Amino acid sequence: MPPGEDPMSHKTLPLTDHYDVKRGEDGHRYLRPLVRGFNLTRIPLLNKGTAFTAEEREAHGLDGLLAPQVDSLEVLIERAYREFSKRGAALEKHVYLRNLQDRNEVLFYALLSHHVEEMLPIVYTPTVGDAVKKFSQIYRYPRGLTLSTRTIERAEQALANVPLNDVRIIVATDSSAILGIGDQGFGGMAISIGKLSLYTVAGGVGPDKTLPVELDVGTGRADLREDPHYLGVKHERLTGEEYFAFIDKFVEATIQRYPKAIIQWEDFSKDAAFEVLARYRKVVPSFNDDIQGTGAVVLAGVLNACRIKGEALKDQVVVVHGAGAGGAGVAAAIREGMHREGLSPDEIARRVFVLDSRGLLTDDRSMEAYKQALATPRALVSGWSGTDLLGVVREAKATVLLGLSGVPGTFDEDIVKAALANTPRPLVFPLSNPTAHSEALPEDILRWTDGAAIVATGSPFAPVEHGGQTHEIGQGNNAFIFPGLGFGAILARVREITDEMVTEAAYALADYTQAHHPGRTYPPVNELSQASVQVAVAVIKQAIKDGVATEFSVRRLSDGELRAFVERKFWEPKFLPYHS
Ligand SMILES: NC(=O)c1ccc[n+]([C@@H]2O[C@H](COP(=O)([O-])OP(=O)(O)OC[C@H]3O[C@@H](n4cnc5c(N)ncnc54)[C@H](O)[C@@H]3O)[C@@H](O)[C@H]2O)c1
Ligand SMILES: O=C(O)C[C@H](O)C(=O)O
Ligand SMILES: [Mn+2]
Repeated sequence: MPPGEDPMSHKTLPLTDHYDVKRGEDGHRYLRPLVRGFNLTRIPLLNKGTAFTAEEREAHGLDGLLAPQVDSLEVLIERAYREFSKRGAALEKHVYLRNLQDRNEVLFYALLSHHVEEMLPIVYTPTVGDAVKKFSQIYRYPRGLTLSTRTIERAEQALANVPLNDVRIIVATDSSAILGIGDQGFGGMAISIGKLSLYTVAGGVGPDKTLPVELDVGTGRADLREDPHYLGVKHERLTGEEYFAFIDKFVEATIQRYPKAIIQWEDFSKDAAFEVLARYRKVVPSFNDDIQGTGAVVLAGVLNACRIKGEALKDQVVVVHGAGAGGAGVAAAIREGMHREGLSPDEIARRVFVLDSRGLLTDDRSMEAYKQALATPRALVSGWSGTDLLGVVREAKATVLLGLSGVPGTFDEDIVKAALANTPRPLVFPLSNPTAHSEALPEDILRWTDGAAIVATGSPFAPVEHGGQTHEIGQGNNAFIFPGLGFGAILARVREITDEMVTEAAYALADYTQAHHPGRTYPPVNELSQASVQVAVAVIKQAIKDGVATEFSVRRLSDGELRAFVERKFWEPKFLPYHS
């Protein structure tokens, strides 16, 4: 039977429609291509460019098609880096890298892993925000799966058309709340692609096991619908039953085609995020990155900052500004952290305050269901002078400010100085992305507090010099959680991703940072993959404890063996030799 013909007999299918990976008698892994000649140069996961060896060129119909020189991967990396460096604007660099990814995927990942610190802000936040906005203009080749109202009725066929046969991780967005830039229609595909690049470079998942998905249910943006160059479907967003019928079809078809896959829900607006997570998390192993990944990464950073201050989390008074997917996830994670340090629900209520665009969430206000659990009892604030941000920081004696509002500049001088009045070293984390949406600039925060604040941001910022000291700015971005969380979940073949697995990911990240960079809130981003390995190990251990790990072999492993197992499974960007 030709490859890909029988969707039911999963094990008999090759890894992709274009190649399989086999282990030779010598124990090494080989690529077994299923296409020949020119086609080999057109499939990004197969193409080696001028690194095809003389033997491969002869055996696979490439003689006469390639430049005579046979290069090593290292030379290709140098050449690509030189080209990358010639590009000026960040978006141009992004387009260069995306084109490289669509031309030669191993080279793309090899280049990226050599230059993580420089290139992460290009393939991911903040530049990915521009790529989302301009997606219709920079669109070149298809990548991943697009389901729209035009194709959703044929979702199974659409999935059958994807040339990958063993997808393990899917990042799916409906583009309703991309970063802090809102509804972006079809453009949100760029986020799914960017997140999955991190899964490979930082989370060890082979690119042939990743699938970006755009769920194009329409857009609420009239300007996009009226733009002749906009590539998405041009109607209002589906809502209510129609919306969920669409997502149901996606989930059902995905489970059929990829029974081993995990879904990461990304950038769903608060109006759908909580419901989507609750509806599917027991149907397909899945998590919401903005709620859960963000909660975990912020908990980890706050725990580390407390250690730096020589205090405990339970001593802090935390204000979460923004009550969407991110803010709600962060508030829940901080509460869980305080609970673990022994505080009662009543004590926690006096220490965690959440605000949305109308001010403090109090239990006498009418609000969305998910916000009710985060609301402060009205009686607790009855004597307060105000319940806007400044009022809450002053009256609650806030020591920690966490910004997840998407509104730039909301942590102004008055607010930050009000926090400084409550504690010698306030934690000020403007976490909104991309850069232009940050609640404050690190240099301003450090100036206003004369270097006393402990600062971390969602987007990358350069170190700040203040008072003869260099302050590294930790990047409190869920990129430190989701690759390890997903990788661990894949390796343990989990039935479900539990809240405890996510919380353990947070503590693992905090421990990693504490062990390797005791003075920092987060590790430097060039250690993303090492941190992710530690996160993955903790996630697998918790999955076993929770009884959701179906991969039997991991249950027998000691901590050291588990770590070695995770490291062994970590995909590395190398050209595998071809085998006929
Ligand atoms: N650093 C990270 O890892 C990370 C992760 C997730 C989200 N975020 C950032 O958080 C921001 C919000 O994202 P989301 O996914 O929660 O979006 P969302 O659409 O679910 O929620 C946005 C929320 O912001 C709040 N808000 C809006 N205007 C406000 C105002 N003037 N004052 C106070 N609150 C206001 C509202 O409560 C709203 O619910 C974005 O900028 C996003 O980039 C950062
Ligand atoms: O994408 C990011 O950089 C983090 C986060 O998921 C966000 O939505 O801002
Ligand atoms: Mn997000």
